Amino acid sequence: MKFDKKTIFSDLSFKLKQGSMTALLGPNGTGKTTLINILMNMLVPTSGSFTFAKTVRLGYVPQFRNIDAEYPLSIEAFVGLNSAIFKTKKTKSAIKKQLEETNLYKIRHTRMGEASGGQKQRAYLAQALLDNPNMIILDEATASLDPLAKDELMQLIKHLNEKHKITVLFVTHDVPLARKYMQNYLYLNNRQIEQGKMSQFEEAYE
Ligand SMILES: Nc1ncnc2c1ncn2[C@@H]1O[C@H](COP(=O)(O)OP(=O)(O)OP(=O)(O)O)[C@@H](O)[C@H]1O
Repeated sequence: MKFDKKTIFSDLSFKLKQGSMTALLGPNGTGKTTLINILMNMLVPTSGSFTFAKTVRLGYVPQFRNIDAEYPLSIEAFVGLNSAIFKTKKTKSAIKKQLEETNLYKIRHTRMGEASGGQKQRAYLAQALLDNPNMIILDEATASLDPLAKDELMQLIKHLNEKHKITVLFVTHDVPLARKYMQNYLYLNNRQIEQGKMSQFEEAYE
């Protein structure tokens, strides 16, 4: 990938297995978000290509921080934001299921602006899950959370992987957290990518 004449990365080659949990690690500015944007078809790479198996249904979970205190929608309305305005019974029950799954059902009427960071982040996750993905990409989803909220989110992601076989690609700077919850890593540095088992990840940038 190049921006003007600046090469962000080149000759990247990797495979993600169905049902795997992978941390995408790397120092600031090495192109993690750029790579995710390419995978999400939001950016066209300068050269090269990639494919997802035909069965892959991709979901994306952004960071919660762009929700400010004035944000008017309830958690429930936010989760259903991408579905039709007049909700069918089926959609309503799917929203309820995801609110329960993400431990938000009891506080579904809380305004998003008033929700905690962890709750907002889980609402983003519930919103992505509503489309029934079998792979999710999370972009620094734990970055602004306190340790408890981080663990709660990670437990949930682990559960989604174990129970629903959802493939996970998790962008993070938090190596200890990745060690605790992810099986594999992709490490983007010096324009190259390295892939391996999380338990064997050793890098100076920690
Ligand atoms: N649209 C763009 N035009 C020009 N340069 C860009 C564009 N998008 C990103 N870049 C540059 O590409 C490089 C990689 O940025 P990117 O945001 O992908 O890194 P990152 O690894 O996600 O960083 P961080 O960990 O800080 O989030 C940076 O030098 C950035 O300035």
